[in-house]
Amino acid sequence: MNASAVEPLSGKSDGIATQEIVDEKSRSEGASSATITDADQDKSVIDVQQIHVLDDVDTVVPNIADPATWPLIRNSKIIDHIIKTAMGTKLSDETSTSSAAFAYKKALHDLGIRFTERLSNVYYHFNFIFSFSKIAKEQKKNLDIVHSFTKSIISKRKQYIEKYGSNFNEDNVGDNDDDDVYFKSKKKPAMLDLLLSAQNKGLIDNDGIQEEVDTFVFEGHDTTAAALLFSLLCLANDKEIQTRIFTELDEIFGDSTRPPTMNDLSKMHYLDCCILETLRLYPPVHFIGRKLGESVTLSNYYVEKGTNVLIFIIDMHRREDLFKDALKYNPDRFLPENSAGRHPFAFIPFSAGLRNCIGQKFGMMEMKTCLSAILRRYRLEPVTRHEDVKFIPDLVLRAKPIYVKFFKRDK
Ligand code: HEM
Repeated sequence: MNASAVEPLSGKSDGIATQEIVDEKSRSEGASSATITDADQDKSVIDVQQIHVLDDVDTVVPNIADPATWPLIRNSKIIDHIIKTAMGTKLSDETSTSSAAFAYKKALHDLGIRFTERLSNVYYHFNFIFSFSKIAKEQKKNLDIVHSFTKSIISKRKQYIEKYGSNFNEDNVGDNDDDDVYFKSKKKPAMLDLLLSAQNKGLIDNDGIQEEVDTFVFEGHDTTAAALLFSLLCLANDKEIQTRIFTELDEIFGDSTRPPTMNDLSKMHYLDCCILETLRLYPPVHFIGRKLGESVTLSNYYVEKGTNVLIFIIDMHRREDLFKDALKYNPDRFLPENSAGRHPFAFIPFSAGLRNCIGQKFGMMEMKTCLSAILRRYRLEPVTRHEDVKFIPDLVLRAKPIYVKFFKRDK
């Protein structure tokens, strides 16, 4: 693990406007390993899973004939967002396939796959038997990679604070939606600063901080990246819906290529509906588990206190009795007039109750930022259709390659 893979941010956050041009020619796992067959005939086709998020769509004009120049949507970019904003730390070599972020991503991916393998083998539910398995060895190796990545984030931020002091002070805490504060003053403390400050007061120990950082970095990137991927699929497959988004974005930005402000994001009402509808059909966290704190009766079943139950969000979101024409992608469902009367727990992509998603608002902002950046410049056309999507068992919803065509928009 290369500890120098992460660098503290010098209080400067480029926040939601973070997009950079990267020539992926030599280092993209995507372009070089994309298994494009039929679709390969048309070089504007991009496998949106091989791409990650969002190298500068402003200026990148990919040479359509050369896949190596396609604008890659880098998943590690999404990690970069969460590490910058929540941890106040910057990945210095996040675009390299040999980077710590890449190793982290791969380890997480393997952990997810192995976890579902363990889940589906009843013998492996017993820790003792599992501990002798090959999967257990791999799990340990991957957990070490994941932990050393997040450890290095924490230690870099500590070093930075020792050297330059913290951005943290009580006055900076709290909600402040003012764009100026977010973009210009750079005074907002990172979440990690709050944790480190709590540690100084004896409120949390090292392990506690490590757990929080692990959860945030994991929950804060893979979910959003999956949601973006499926959003591109849904939008590519619906020309009319794209046109409505174009109208909304053009009203907000006109011909300007400026980055979005918080205020702009709050005006993207229809894009909001489109993202919610994607999260309904393709919830990145497609199931959650709970241990029952008390006995309950579910339909005709009596379930004992202490039982572990799984809630399959994806199945619930596709129930015809809850959503008419459930398999149809229809963002209008989420217009206020159509949402009235819906059961509060019929739609739970961010879970519900005490342990629901703490990063929901951040995630929605991030997705609107990325999707609006794409759709201000590109029109999408489908290659993969909804009915072609083949899911892969994992903790986060994943699928076999999904291809989308990108065309420069003429306004
Ligand atoms: C599309 C994006 C996202 C989706 C669909 C999503 C979904 C979820 C879900 C379903 C849970 C609850 C898991 C459970 O009940 O067992 C959860 C928890 C959590 N999420 Fe998200 N999430 C997203 C983005 C984010 C982001 C961007 C962050 C960080 C900024 C984040 C941080 C967390 C954390 C820390 C938890 C654990 C909360 C707790 O256990 O108390 N999530 N997320």
